[in-house]
Amino acid sequence: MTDAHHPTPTTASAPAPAPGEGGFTHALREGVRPAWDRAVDHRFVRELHAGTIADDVMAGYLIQDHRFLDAFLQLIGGAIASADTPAARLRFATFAGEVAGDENTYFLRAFDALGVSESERESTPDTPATTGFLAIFREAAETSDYAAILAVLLVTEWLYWDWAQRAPRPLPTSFVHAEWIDLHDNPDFVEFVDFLRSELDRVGESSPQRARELFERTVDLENDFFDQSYGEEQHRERQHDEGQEARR
Ligand SMILES: Cc1ncc(CN)c(N)n1
Repeated sequence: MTDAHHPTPTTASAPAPAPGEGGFTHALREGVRPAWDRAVDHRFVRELHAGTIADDVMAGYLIQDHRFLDAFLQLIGGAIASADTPAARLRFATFAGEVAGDENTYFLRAFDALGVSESERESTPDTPATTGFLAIFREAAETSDYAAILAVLLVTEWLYWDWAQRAPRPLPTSFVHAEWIDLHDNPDFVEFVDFLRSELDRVGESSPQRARELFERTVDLENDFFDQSYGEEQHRERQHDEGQEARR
């Protein structure tokens, strides 16, 4: 409601400058440069860009990634609740709709194309990286600290944009590969990453220690997640072989 007693809140101060060198988020990324570079040049990324990634690896990766939805929405919910401006709250609400919409339908179509059944999805255990991500999303959300929540959210989106924007064009022919790249490198997503950076540049100094620590741990989890997608491939192959063995 807006009236004389409840004026529409406005942004705290002058608009934040465009994110760039010298800001809080730039320093955060420079602080984890080796781990960041390892993630954006990971074997998973290179094979995805080339369209050569094994179906088993992609399937295992997507099974794990789809597990994020609930905890990730909690993290975005934390951002909505803790943001200090109505404009930011609105932006996160829009993002929540995108994650629950376009991204979720991509997963279901990809599972169909890769022949991943619902029972396989359900019987596949979480990898340690997935467990770690679910925990850090909830941990950050529970802090109710806008800067801490932004730090985790920024890694998951900025790092993904960074590898996606390196993809050579044209994109791979399989929609499973091309859409996963495009979901993380399109004008709306780029604008969202810029928004996250501007927000954390603006509020990061309020709890720099906690934000930095969460940022670093999330980058490590991104590497673990890619690494363990290849472990998952071995796990699925093992299950497949054991199934065949049992039928003999
Ligand atoms: C592991 C991981 N990190 C980031 C994103 C991009 N939201 C993702 N889908 N999965």
